[in-house]
Amino acid sequence: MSEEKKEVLLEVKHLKKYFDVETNFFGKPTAVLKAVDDVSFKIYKGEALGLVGESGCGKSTIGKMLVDLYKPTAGEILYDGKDISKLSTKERRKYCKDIQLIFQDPYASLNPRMTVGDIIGEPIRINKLMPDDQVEDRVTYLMNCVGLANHQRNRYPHEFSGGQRQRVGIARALAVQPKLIVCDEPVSALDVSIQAQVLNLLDDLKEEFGLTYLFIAHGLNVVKHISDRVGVMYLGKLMEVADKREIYDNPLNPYTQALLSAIPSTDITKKKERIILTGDVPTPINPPAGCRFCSRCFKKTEGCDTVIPELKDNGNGHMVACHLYDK
Ligand SMILES: Nc1ncnc2c1ncn2[C@@H]1O[C@H](COP(=O)(O)OP(=O)(O)OP(=O)(O)O)[C@@H](O)[C@H]1O
Repeated sequence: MSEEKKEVLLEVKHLKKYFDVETNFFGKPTAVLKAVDDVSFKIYKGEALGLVGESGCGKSTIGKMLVDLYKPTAGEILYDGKDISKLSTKERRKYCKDIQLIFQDPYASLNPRMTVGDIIGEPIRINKLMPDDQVEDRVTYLMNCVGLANHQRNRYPHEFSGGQRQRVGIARALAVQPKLIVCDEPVSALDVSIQAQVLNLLDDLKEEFGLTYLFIAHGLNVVKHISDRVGVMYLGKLMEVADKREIYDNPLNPYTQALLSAIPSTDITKKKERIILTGDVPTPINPPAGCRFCSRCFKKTEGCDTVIPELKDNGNGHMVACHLYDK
């Protein structure tokens, strides 16, 4: 599908989230943590956009702004073309129903005093999506969709395994018939063997319910199967966004190249060179000038440590922020 034919569901423009982490006696900020710093991207209807990057680079903060848990410091989030900060109360209610979040820790996100049947049915009742006497049947249907048996509905979250709890969280998100689901590291707390099952389930549900995903993860290996496009973040900034095949076969940004080199290969005939990044990730509190990755970059070029590179289209919608591709 060409870029023009794809329908934009959600667009983020110059999004920023700064936290005042230190204030002086007069309440004036003396240290600002730039968790998300001027990030722009689009999410198209029916796609899964993977968002990856090291811990603390701002992935979850973006997710939280999308589901309205954090107010942006600056920038816009456009849903169906409308700025969400300007929605009426009725429109906001619809937005909050349309955009759901699946959490990293399936245990902490489920009320331990409620049965899973009630946990899944509650958002249907609160949003008055159907008459009360039909809710039980809908819960049965949703439990079935995520691979849980109906007889488990009267059990409590602690009676389930991690993978099953994540299935409950997924059913709860599906209960309100969302359009977009922000999956915030939904498998990182699970055993490797269970991770694949949950990823496959999410993939199947995407097709079945016509869902769109923003899929947040640490590493490129987790999002490889599920994503249509991938965005790579470093220290609050997007470094590269492209179709999955472009990212994995033709990574442009040295940071993406380093992340890819860290994925173990199953092909013993191919010798893979591991790129070891030197130095620590700089602090997002008053971060360094320039491209931010420059202090660790093995292809550092002129202007890297003074000028912030813009995210530019390098052809075919392959966006990259790097001085190596400045034209
Ligand atoms: N409420 C907050 N107050 C102050 N700082 C915050 C707050 N929330 C997040 N941060 C900081 O913002 C930065 C980005 O955090 P965020 O959780 O978005 O990163 P992440 O990429 O999702 O990391 P992880 O993969 O470890 O979850 C971090 O330095 C974090 O400490």
